[in-house]
Amino acid sequence: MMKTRGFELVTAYQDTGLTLPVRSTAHAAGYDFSAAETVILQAGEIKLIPTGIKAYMQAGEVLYLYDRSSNPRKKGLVMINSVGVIDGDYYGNPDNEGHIFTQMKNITDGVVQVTKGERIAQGVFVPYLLADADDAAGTRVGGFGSTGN
Ligand SMILES: O=c1ccn([C@H]2C[C@H](O)[C@@H](COP(=O)(O)OP(=O)(O)OP(=O)(O)O)O2)c(=O)[nH]1
Ligand SMILES: [Mg+2]
Repeated sequence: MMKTRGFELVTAYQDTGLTLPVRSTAHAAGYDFSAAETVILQAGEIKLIPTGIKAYMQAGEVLYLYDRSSNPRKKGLVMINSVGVIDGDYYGNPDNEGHIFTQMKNITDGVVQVTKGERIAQGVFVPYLLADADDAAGTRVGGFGSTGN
């Protein structure tokens, strides 16, 4: 099959029984991402939850990672960066291969557990536009602050 856009398991998670993101209904926009590991968040704590997934896509495309609407009320968690922007050149980067993490905050005053395999976020592929005279040419080496301040 020709590779256009999609998901792959990160090397370290290949034999863990983790499955690739899928949409739950025929017209759903979001591919559901699950936690690759069980993670405990203390009250107020922010943690990066590994998904074990990397995403490839075409030039001019981005994967937006969105919170699930049920997370705040049902889990007491919010994606604290609001929306995750997963760049096309994050895939295969030398630092972490393109491993996608969701950045979650426990908004309760108790402990919250995210269990391995539990759905935690959703990814939507979207085309984006360039501004006039755009000449960006750098190469991504990682994520989470890798391009400087
Ligand atoms: O929720 C997120 C947000 C980002 N990323 C990864 C993919 C993205 O391509 C990279 C960089 O994200 P962003 O540009 O938003 O973060 P930054 O703080 O600007 O870091 P950098 O300097 O590496 O660009 O981190 C995730 O895995 N999950
Ligand atoms: Mg950035």
